[in-house]
Amino acid sequence: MEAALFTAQDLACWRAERLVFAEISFTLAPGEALLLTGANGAGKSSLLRVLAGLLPAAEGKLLWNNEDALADRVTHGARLRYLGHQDALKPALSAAENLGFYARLHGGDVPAALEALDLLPLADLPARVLSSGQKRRLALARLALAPCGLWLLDEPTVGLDTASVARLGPLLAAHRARGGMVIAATHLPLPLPDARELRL
Ligand SMILES: Nc1ncnc2c1ncn2[C@@H]1O[C@H](COP(=O)(O)OP(=O)(O)OP(=O)(O)O)[C@@H](O)[C@H]1O
Repeated sequence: MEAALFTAQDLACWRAERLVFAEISFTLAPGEALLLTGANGAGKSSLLRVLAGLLPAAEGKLLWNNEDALADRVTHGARLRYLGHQDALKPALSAAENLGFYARLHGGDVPAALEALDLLPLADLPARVLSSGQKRRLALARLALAPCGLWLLDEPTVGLDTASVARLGPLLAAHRARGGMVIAATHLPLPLPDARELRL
C-alpha cells in the first residue's frame, strides 16, 4: 500500500457555538478517494472548508507528506481545487471567459476543458443564460484545466443529468491515475470506484 500523502488527525469544528464534528481522522494515499456522507447539517461542507484551509479547525492537524499542510497556505491552496456549493461564475462573462480566468490562475487549455464537460457549443454564451446544470458543468470544467494533487468537491453532481455525471467518471479516473486524490461530499452516487466512506 502507498504511504499516506494527505492526513487529517483529530479534527474538530465549531460553528455558531455548536460543535459540528470532533475526532475526525483519515489518511489518503495518491490515487485514493474519500466520500463524505451524512445527514443535512452533519458538517460535510464545513469539513471540506477545513481541509481547504478556508475555515480554521478548532482542534486537530492536517498533514501533507507528514508536514503541517497549512504551514504555507499559498502552497496548500495551489495543490488543491475546491469546488463549493456555489459555482463561482461571473454572470456577464462567457463560459470560455469564466474558464479563462481560472486558466490564468492554474494553467491549462480552455477549449479542452470545455470539451471535457461537453460545453464547447456553449463557449460564447454569457454564464447568466446557462441552466443550473450547465453552470455546474462549467464549474466542474475547472478540474479539467490543469493537474493538481487534491480535489475537494462539495456535491459536485447536483443538477447534472445522467450523461454529465457519466462524463465526470473519466475525469475523476484520469486524476486518480496520475496520483491525484479526491474528497467529495455527496448525497448522490458518484463515479468513484473503490472510494472509502467517511460518515459524519
Ligand atoms: N457560516 C456559518 N455560520 C454558522 N453556522 C454555520 C455556518 N455554516 C454552516 N453552519 C452550521 O454548521 C453545521 C454544518 O453545516 P454544513 O453545511 O457543514 O453541513 P453539511 O453536512 O454540508 O449539510 P448539507 O448536507 O445540508 O449540505 C450546520 O448546523 C450549519 O447550520
